Amino acid sequence: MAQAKLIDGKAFAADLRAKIAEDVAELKAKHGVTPGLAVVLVGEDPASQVYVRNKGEQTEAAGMYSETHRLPADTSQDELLAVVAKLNADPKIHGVLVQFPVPPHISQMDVVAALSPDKDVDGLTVTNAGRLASGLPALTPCTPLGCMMLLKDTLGDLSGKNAVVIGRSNLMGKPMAQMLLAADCTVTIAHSRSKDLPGIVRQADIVVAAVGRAEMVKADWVKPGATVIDVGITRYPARDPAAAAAGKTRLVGDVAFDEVKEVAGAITPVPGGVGPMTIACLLANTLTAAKRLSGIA
Ligand SMILES: Nc1nc2c(c(=O)[nH]1)N[C@@H](CN(C=O)c1ccc(C(=O)N[C@@H](CCC(=O)O)C(=O)O)cc1)CN2
Repeated sequence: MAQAKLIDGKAFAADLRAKIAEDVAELKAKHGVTPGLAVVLVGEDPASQVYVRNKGEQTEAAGMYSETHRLPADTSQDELLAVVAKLNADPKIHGVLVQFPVPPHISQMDVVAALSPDKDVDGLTVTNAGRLASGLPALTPCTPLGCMMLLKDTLGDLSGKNAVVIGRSNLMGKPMAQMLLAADCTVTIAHSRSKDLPGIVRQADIVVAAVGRAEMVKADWVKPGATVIDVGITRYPARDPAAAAAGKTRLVGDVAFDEVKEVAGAITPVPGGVGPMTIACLLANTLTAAKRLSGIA
């Protein structure tokens, strides 16, 4: 069998950001509205620092207004919630995002509950999760939104496909399953406690791996020709000892890419697959929130 088609999330995300920038320019010119995104980072997690910096840079590159609030790791939950409350009330800001993970003394659930659903560009509030589950217009989590765009671009109509989502987080697995269901897939949510995970995954026309275990999905788990979307990102020291000593890392997904690409019909790489779609979809959500808050669309 031929090798899988490589799904180029990096290129897709670049096209999406360019389209968003055009829409932002039009929104400014026609309505005088500049979408504004505020990102809040608590602590110094190295990966989060990179993601937050990239969010700020890509927000500005799209012509939007960007604010980044970097708070020390010992910020109390009340102090963080006060920052969120201020951003909820700020008319320049249409999207508010608190970068995860937050330090262990802060409850992620309480942070999400403090977000205004209208500015919840992560799509995590119960209002937006409930709207998604009910088939109503919602702000939806960025990574599954990006996965859906890649799937529709690769496969076209998803109706009737068997989709297996591995992972059940609020940020990824659950909304992914809802989006696939809304696209008329037959959806199974599997997780680390599922019995016969390989057998479940082998039924799938679409596999979305978001379980956070490096290279867990093997070639003999995958039906020949299936489309495989890899959401996992595990960071290991670089293979080259000198590079590793200099702190360089390599990224590995939840799918054993080298073997699965021999079986799958299409597959996302890590890096360069789903990851870049996350920030592009954050910009898309910020634009949507700005339009809705301004009464346009
Ligand atoms: N509040 C949120 N926190 C987190 C989210 C989120 O959606 N909302 N998702 C992840 C991290 N994340 C965005 O925040 C993110 C992850 C990965 C990428 C990305 O571009 N990955 C690249 C590799 C980049 C690298 O070298 O590290 C790729 O896969 O090609 C962007 C954003 C957790 N927290």
